[in-house]
Amino acid sequence: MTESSAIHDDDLAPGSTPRLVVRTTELGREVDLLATLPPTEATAWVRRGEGLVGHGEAVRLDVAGPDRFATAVRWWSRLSASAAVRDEIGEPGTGLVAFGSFAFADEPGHSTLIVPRIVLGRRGDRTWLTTIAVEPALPVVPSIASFPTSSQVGRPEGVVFADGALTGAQWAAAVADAVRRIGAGELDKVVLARDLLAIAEKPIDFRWPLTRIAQDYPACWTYAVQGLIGATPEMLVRLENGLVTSRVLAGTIRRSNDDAHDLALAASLARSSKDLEEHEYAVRSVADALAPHCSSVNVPESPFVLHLPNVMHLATDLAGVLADDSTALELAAALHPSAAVCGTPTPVALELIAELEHMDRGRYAGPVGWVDAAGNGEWGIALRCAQIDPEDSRRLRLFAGCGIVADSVPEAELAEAQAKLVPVRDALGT
Ligand SMILES: C=C(O[C@@H]1C=C(C(=O)O)C=C[C@H]1O)C(=O)O
Repeated sequence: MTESSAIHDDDLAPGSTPRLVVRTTELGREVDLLATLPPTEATAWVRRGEGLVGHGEAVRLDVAGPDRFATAVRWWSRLSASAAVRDEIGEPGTGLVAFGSFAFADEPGHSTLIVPRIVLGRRGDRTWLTTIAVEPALPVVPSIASFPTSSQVGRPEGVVFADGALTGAQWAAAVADAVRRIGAGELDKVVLARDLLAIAEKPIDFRWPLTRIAQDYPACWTYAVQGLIGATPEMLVRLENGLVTSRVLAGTIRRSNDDAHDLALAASLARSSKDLEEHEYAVRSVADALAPHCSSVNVPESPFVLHLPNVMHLATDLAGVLADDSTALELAAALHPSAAVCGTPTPVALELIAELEHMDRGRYAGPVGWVDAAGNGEWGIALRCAQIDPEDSRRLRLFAGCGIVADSVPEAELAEAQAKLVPVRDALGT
């Protein structure tokens, strides 16, 4: 039942596309999506109880390298064209869908698109169940009563943390180096990230931190794809029936424990020229990448302040009308890497990241989300996340990064990175 056929780049000859038989039916009852997740082969994209979760794998594409997006786009278009779909709802996210998660960098990189065997979805007050079978197998008819509930999920035990590639002091020195290089005119902005290791006494059931992070960060999109779990506040791109939207974040301040003080901090963030500069680069990069695909892109004149429990961000919501036949996946490919997670100019920032971070970002800071056969979809930037070690589920890697511009202060950036690690640290129960 859970067998999946992993497909590699060289299996993409037209005749090799499997034919999928897909059926979506209305559930007509409420469903707590995350509570249905199985312990393995689970995928999720959920915000405030709405979204999609996937069980098992019908087919999967594994891909790496600079052509990862192009290969995935081709694969998805063939799979969608050949599928036999019966969909009694016909909304974004019903019918055939794939979840995906892409590597930040071209190398070494590992990216994936997964078509689950079963998808449960909720949009507004409509809920549905989609089954996906690979022909000639018969469609699976699951019983929703047999799905597990999160009460069976055990809490992580004895989690300890250790530095990843760099200690805090080494990372602050890398930030200082970046500030010097920006001062010397090599580039305008670079986003530097660091990793932290979390080691538990026993294998971690990803459903514990996932459920906790979804509860604690309701404004974020909670995701799980192949052991990468988190809750991102940043929507790289959403495409729904021709409407394109994006939420760009850049410019951050840590929250205090005092609401009145937080309001003053929010006001100072909205006036901070350093943060406004950092934000402007990120908004520009998204607006420029969307422009060729949209008839118009609406860019608000000034950002608003997004309040999260741990930090506040400068945020801009962009909107446009799709002018070509791009899918959400193609738009995500066009937008990656935005200056919110890479820098300006992009190629110089990419090189500096590779030189100064001393680590592989993996799928952190890459697009994560879903696409359907009509091209609708949502792709966030994989932030505030942890990657569970596929060989040893007691071990996780957490990531956090900060935009560095000419006025950045290394110690302040280190504190900001620590604050961005809080959601996952708390979700691990420490
Ligand atoms: C890179 C991260 O966050 C990004 C960087 C931000 C900043 O530098 O102010 C803010 C939000 C994100 O676009 C992260 O969370 O790891």
